Amino acid sequence: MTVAEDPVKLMKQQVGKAAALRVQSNSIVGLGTGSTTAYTIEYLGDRLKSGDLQNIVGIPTSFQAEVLAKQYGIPLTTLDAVDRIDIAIDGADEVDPQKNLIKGGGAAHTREKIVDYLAEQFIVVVDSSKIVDRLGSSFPVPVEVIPMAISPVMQAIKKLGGKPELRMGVKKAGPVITDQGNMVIDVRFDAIDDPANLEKTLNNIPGVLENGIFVGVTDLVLIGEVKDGQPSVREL
Ligand SMILES: O=C[C@H](O)[C@H](O)[C@H](O)COP(=O)(O)O
Repeated sequence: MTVAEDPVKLMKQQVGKAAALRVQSNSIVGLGTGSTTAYTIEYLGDRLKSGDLQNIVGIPTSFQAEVLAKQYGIPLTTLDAVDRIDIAIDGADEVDPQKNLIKGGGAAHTREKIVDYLAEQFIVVVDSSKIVDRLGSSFPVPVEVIPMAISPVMQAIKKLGGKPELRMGVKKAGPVITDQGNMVIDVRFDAIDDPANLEKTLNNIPGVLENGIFVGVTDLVLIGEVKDGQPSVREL
């Protein structure tokens, strides 16, 4: 594949691979969700197969990550069976200059937040289109909600100045159902001036399980970009 054919796919591949190369043997690895970390999981599998990497065990952040890890031969474990996570690699929908994130474009942010926050090192992999000056500029905040609380949570979010929309399935009639059996409300805000405060405020609404704002947890962002017609990876 060339830059001209599919630049975004190429950026995701490059950055997914760059993150996989940072994983060391004998580590417990949080496996993120989405189209970018899918490449990380694939390359981790390649490294295991070639013998370049040995004795890693993955903790998936979603059913998708679990399926991919099994497909690429990465042994899996659960949080009950480990006392630490050495490194987690995950995607994001937006990244601000302080490395705060909006996640949950794939409705996986609840499990992602649990795994990513536990990791000693948390690396985010994105293509350059995800970099924003202020969170919420292009992507709504995903909020996972227990189904019986959808209406009151929508009302509470409107009172906060947000514009909530129930996320609907694609190639499936009705709302998206998360890996936990809940629903997702995508919320647009005119401006998110204080992401840490908004994260807490949303989570305090009864019926909300978790929202997709991640504050102060990212150690490193790897950004895939195309420079002078060549794919490259930049660090933030
Ligand atoms: O729920 C999904 C996750 O937060 C993803 O990591 C995020 O949506 C980025 O996904 P992608 O790499 O496909 O853009």
